[in-house]
Amino acid sequence: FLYWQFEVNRMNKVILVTGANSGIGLALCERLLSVDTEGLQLCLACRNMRRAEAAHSALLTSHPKAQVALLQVDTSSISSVISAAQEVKKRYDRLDYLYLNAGIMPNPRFDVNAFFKGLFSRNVITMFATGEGILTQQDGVTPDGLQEVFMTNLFGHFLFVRELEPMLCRAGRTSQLVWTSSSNAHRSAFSLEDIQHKKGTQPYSSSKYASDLLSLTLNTHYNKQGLYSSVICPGFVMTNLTYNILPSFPAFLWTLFTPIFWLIRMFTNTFTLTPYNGAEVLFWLFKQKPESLDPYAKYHSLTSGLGNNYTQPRKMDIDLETSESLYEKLLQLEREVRKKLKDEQKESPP
Ligand SMILES: NC(=O)C1=CN([C@@H]2O[C@H](COP(=O)(O)OP(=O)(O)OC[C@H]3O[C@@H](n4cnc5c(N)ncnc54)[C@H](OP(=O)(O)O)[C@@H]3O)[C@@H](O)[C@H]2O)C=CC1
Ligand SMILES: CC(C)CCC[C@@H](C)[C@H]1CC[C@H]2C3=C(CC[C@]12C)[C@@]1(C)CCC(=O)[C@@H](C)[C@@H]1CC3
Repeated sequence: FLYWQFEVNRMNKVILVTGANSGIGLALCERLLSVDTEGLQLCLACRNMRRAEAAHSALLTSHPKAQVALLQVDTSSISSVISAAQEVKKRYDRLDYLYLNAGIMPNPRFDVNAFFKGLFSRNVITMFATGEGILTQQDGVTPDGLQEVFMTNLFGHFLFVRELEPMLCRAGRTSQLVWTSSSNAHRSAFSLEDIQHKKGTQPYSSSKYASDLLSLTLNTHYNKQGLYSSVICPGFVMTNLTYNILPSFPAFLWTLFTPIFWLIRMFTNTFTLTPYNGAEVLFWLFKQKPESLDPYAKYHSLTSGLGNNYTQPRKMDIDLETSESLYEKLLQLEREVRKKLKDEQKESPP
């Protein structure tokens, strides 16, 4: 029996989700377990372990036979990402899906004037679909000396992928990376001269645009080794991230706006609103053959006016040359941070 159990575990697909303790990440886990309770090994990679344990027990309450494990990772910390990856290598002998979902939008500033101007302009639908022109953020610097949004949303995940490369690139098997990007990702917010977005006021948009570029270049470098990457947008979803946009509005006030949001949904299907709907595309990608996906497309979760969920690919405003240049810069930064880490370890060995 033990041998059989061991064989089953070895065969079961391993799915790791970052930022799985709440919102869209947690909804994805719930949806995956609803279709296959015993055949998957889920790993919830979370920063806040108290919330992670609550998520873990919620999942096990609805799916008592599920195999759900927790992993501590703070994607804004280089050492945390590296030790988390080492732990993954110790625990599993395969990694089939890596959902790079953790993300932040710190200290958002909602421009009320721009919002009301936008309401009466012809760009109103775009404004509601992308949040473009009405949101800025104030970024911070991590103890490693990197920009916080860049590190959390992009570079921490990049290092994680690089560390897990041997597990993800296996002969005769495919693995999938899925980046939770956003329709807020915009070329104008990103600069190759300032990939961390030290100077601007739209670090969120910049980091998400960078993930769109990075996904493309990862496909060109890794497809031959069986690793595929895609980017998604979950639509506008009411989660902790969005509640934080209007901090003076408690969560219940947002829910009072739900009828208005349903009305807006008649005009833009990007108002998915619930984490369950937002996770639609993440769940859909799980069922696709990675070879059939378009590396230039962002896959969107959409909800129709009548409340039906579906997935749609939309071409991204990206080009291979810029994505290759970003990749080179990320590799260079990776070399620098690894060297710094080594030097620090030499100075004070563990
Ligand atoms: N909500 C929306 O409308 C949209 C969201 N997105 C993206 O969806 C993703 C999920 O966000 P959403 O579910 O909305 O919001 P939540 O705030 O509910 O989820 C964010 C998750 O990321 C985790 N996280 C944040 N910082 C770190 C870190 N340093 N290390 C590890 N985990 C971290 C949070 O964990 P912790 O509990 O530790 O804070 C949490 O689990 C994000 O990437 C976001 O940008 C994209 C488009 C629209
Ligand atoms: C309370 C009011 C009646 C209306 C609130 C308006 C705005 C706060 C929202 C309208 C469109 C929203 C939106 C986002 C945040 C909140 C809004 C600006 C995002 C920028 C959140 C993060 C993302 O990644 C985008 C895809 C969202 C796009 C829409």
